[in-house]
Amino acid sequence: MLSLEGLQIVQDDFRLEADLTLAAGARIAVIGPSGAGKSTLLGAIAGFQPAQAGRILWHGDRIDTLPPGRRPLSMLFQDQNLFPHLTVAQNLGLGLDPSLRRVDHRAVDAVLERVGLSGLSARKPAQLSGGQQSRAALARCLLRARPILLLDEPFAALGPALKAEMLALLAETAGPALVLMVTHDPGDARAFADQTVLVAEGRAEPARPTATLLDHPPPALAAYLGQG
Ligand SMILES: Nc1ncnc2c1ncn2[C@@H]1O[C@H](COP(=O)(O)OP(=O)(O)OP(=O)(O)O)[C@@H](O)[C@H]1O
Repeated sequence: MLSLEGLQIVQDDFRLEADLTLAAGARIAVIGPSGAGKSTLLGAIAGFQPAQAGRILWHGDRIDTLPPGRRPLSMLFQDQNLFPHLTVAQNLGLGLDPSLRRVDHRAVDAVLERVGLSGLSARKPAQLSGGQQSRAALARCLLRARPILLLDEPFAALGPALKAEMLALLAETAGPALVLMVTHDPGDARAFADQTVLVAEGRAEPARPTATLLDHPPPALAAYLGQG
């Protein structure tokens, strides 16, 4: 269980509070107006964004005191963060061992097979299509097998068909991980997440059933969805 207890993040005149609990293995969408703090929330959980107050716990143990690399999570951004000068296999290996000395190549091949990239391990990212790059970036997260997966608009640059394919692949391959996915598309939230965290008006709200939230949006969400 991931618990955010009295979390407060302040950047200049921006302020975000979060008090919520998310179950291990849950699929959670994070939705809300532009600039509301969705990326900030993920950044705080990942440890890239300092919090001014509160605690973050995973199964009761504090993780907000750990550096980002020691937290039990992987994070995937929209720009995929693949290194252009490294092969697909090396990019994946970096997720396991930054020195690339102790990489289990069988595990790399197995995860590439799971995401449909068998045989492409020697290519550089530029030799992959956009969809294949997304698969490689997802594979790197899956290979790390951390229990929390944070995704910040991971597939926003893909067309609708590829995006649907990636969401399905994510749902299929994330296994027991708790997945938090920032999205601007309510359709993504409905398709992927049975629960949604609304970030609006300075607060990350406790997760609510996605269908209920989107069918009966509070004013801040209704305005953002164009239903205000
Ligand atoms: N380095 C920074 N210093 C000061 N304020 C910042 C900094 N980075 C972001 N902010 C502010 O923090 C607020 C939250 O930004 P954040 O990127 O988390 O929003 P978001 O909900 O993810 O937005 P979007 O949907 O547009 O990506 C915004 O008002 C933004 O201007």
